[in-house]
Amino acid sequence: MGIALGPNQYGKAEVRLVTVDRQGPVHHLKDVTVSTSLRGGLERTHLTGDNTDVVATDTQKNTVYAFAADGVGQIEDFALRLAEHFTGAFEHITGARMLISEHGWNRIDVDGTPHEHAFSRAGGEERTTAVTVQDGRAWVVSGLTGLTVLKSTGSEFHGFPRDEYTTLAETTDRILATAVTARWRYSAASGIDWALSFDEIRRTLLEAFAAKHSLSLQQTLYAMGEAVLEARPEVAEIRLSLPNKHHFLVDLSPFGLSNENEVFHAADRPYGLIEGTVIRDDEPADAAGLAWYSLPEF
Ligand SMILES: O=c1[nH]c(=O)c2[nH]c(=O)[nH]c2[nH]1
Repeated sequence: MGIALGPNQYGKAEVRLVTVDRQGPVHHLKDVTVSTSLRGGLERTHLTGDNTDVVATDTQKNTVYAFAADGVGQIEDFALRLAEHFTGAFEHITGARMLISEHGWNRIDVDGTPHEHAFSRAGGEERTTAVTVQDGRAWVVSGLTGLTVLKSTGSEFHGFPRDEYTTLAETTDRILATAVTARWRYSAASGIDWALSFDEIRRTLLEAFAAKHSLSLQQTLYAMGEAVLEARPEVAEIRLSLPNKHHFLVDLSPFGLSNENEVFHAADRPYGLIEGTVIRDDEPADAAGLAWYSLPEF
């Protein structure tokens, strides 16, 4: 029986990078976390310890910082620059995956005026991208996480099967809340205004969530994905992961009080987790080259 080295990749995970653009009195912050991962002819180091082909992860980290000296710009552009550098500069490196999360910051208002160099972290939300370059092709999968939204009405849930384990009451008026994770695959890796596309997709997701009278979070998920594909031709496919952040009506009757859908217990766990893909029917479910790096399945 033979033993062989299978697929492998390596890189520096979670390089924390902050840049300050201080060209004028108004500073601009960029705060990202970059994970690099390289693939290629790396048999020698695994099998014999010969590191001739190993671009050290320390070098990868340094490259991230060095490239940032020119500005990070859009995270898709930064990731493409890095991925193309690693695959172009080193003969044995044939594939590169760059994962970047961007951490948002808001200017602090002082007496109603945005401060020139003081910021507060935007709550929990991150913009992401995963860029894959392989065999001369590039794929861009961008997204967001932690976009927390809530509807205080306009949500129902009923008609589900009941068995001996079912206790959930049917409802025609409940709170619907979720923290959106979305990943969308672009149909091209160039010629796209990444910032505009992101802003419009985010706005579309929010509007669809708000507008949809929901009979289930699953229905809302589909409506959000459908709205993005209708509005944004550059998006081939979108995957959504929506935790159902349950808000349970508190029984106030022991205290002699009624509760007219006003007082809820916001439970953190367990939570329903609703996940799904919305895709154009003329798109392959997954481009072949993405097999290694494939779109997160949630
Ligand atoms: O929108 C919902 N979808 C479900 O599948 C589900 N299951 C559940 O208990 N509550 C809900 N809500």
